[in-house]
Amino acid sequence: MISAHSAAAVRAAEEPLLAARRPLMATAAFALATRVAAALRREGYRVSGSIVLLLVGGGNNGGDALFAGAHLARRGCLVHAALLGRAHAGGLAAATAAGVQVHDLTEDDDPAGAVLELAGWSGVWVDALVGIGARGALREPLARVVEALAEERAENPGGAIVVAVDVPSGIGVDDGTLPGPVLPADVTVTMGAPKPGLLLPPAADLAGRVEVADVGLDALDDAVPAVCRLTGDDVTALWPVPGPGDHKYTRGVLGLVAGSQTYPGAAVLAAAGALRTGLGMVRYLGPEVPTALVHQRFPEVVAVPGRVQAWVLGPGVGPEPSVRSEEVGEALAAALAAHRPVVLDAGALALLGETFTDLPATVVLTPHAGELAALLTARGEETSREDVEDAPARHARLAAEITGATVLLKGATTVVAAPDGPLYAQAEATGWLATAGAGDVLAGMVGALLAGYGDLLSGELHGALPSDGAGLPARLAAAAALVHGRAARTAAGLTGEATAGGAGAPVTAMDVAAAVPAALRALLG
Ligand SMILES: NC(=O)C1=CN([C@@H]2O[C@H](COP(=O)(O)OP(=O)(O)OC[C@H]3O[C@@H](n4cnc5c(N)ncnc54)[C@H](OP(=O)(O)O)[C@@H]3O)[C@@H](O)[C@H]2O)[C@@H](O)CC1
Ligand SMILES: Nc1ncnc2c1ncn2[C@@H]1O[C@H](COP(=O)(O)OP(=O)(O)O)[C@@H](O)[C@H]1O
Ligand SMILES: [K+]
Repeated sequence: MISAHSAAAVRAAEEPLLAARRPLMATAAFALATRVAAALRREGYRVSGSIVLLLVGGGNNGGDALFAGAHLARRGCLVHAALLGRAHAGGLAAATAAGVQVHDLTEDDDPAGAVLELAGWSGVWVDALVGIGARGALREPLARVVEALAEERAENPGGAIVVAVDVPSGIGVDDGTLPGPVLPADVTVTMGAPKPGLLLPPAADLAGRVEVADVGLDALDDAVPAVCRLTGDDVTALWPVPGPGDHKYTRGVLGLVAGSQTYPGAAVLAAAGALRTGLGMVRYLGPEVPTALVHQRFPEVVAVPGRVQAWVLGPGVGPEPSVRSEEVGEALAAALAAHRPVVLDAGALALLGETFTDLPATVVLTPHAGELAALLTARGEETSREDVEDAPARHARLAAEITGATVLLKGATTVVAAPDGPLYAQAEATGWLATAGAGDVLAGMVGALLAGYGDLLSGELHGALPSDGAGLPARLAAAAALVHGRAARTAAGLTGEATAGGAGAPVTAMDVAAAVPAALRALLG
């Protein structure tokens, strides 16, 4: 698991080490210099003779860069430091002594022009304007400097390598927002532990490759992270694999209320997602047309009511009031009364406006940005789709706090929030996944996982969940998002890893469901 810690948690972890006079900045700077050199070599350049531009702000973030610049100068780089704030005194002395050429632009009439000129002949730009000490959008003149460099980079994408120190300067370190201009990085060398904004959209998209420099912040090992990203190993450990003692009822039965005369296909897609994820049985409850369609594709689906361990309610059920949405409401009331975990998707989310106001965390909502905006607005928090897209983590958490439920907010990076505990941010998908019906498949997948853990999760409602089970619904939802994204990549002809290159090819929602077993085989062995 990749764990990100807030700026405050990192500072708290640093405090005792600084008090004990541990040379944190020296360690951070040495790691930074090493990573800059590695980035140069990866691009086929020699370290010695390369021209490096340090963009130095007035805090310790700039200090890191100045000390790193001294190391690089000693390794034969030609290092320029553009000072845009009152530079770290020790760093400046070390840099000057090592032969770094210092350009004090703090009183310059046109610092953006001066920086652009230096940038023009540099192979690496080290962005050390602000780190975890950033407050809000970059102020002038830093904002103008960053805008000019970002423009230059966009026009000349094969140009300089951009290495951000700790975080790309000016991102919302703790919430992943972009309050103002930010220079996109190729590599972010982050000190001690990743920061939330390096995992959360939209800021995470500007961080490039994130490399963690170990500065010995051991206290973070025991701290609850602010944001987690599950890796394949976490999913392997979580995924229910049947043993010899299992039968279909112990593996989990999922009740599915999905599809309508208008949107019958959603029932098939949600059933496909659930069945491919692996569970004992799907019970489908719906009208004639979707039932016939489901049976045509999946004869194993049982279309009579009976015992279930979890529910998926809402895919393909119109948001407008209808007979079908009444049925969804009744199913939800029954599921809650029986303490069963539930996924509420698409049309079922409209039920949460005035009724069902206080849900348990074993209810997982699966909105996209537009649906989340509508849900929050219905609950008196006037919100637009753009608001959600600008701050997905904040809005997912708000919805979880207001409803009590776990919220899985779909997008290129899928964010999962429970009312408390860490957020999850999964980014394994491909743009090909943005296709109609992919969300129905995901709802079925989340439901199947909840069904697999159904009896344990039902216990949570009675306060009987073992201590390691806290936050389990959020973790399971994140695991489903990871496998959904990897299945999309597999279906698109891309390899399992999100960092792999290649464009791949279009996929349909059914292709994604069909690729889930292959994605799981790669994880479960
Ligand atoms: N502690 C340590 O030993 C270690 C620290 N480490 C490193 O230190 C970094 C944290 O350093 P930090 O606390 O000095 O804050 P930092 O990120 O440099 O920002 C403060 C400066 O930015 C300015 N500024 C703020 N907001 C602004 C805005 N919107 N627009 C414009 N300017 C703005 C602010 O100016 P002010 O607002 O005070 O006028 C001040 O000058 C951390 O990210 C890591 O890289 C590592 O080396 C490990 C050891
Ligand atoms: N740009 C993107 N890159 C990768 N995945 C995306 C992107 N946009 C959306 N997705 C994913 O595609 C799926 C679309 O779901 P959704 O919008 O609910 O579709 P539908 O309602 O038609 O089923 C979600 O899992 C979402 O996370
Ligand atoms: K920075």
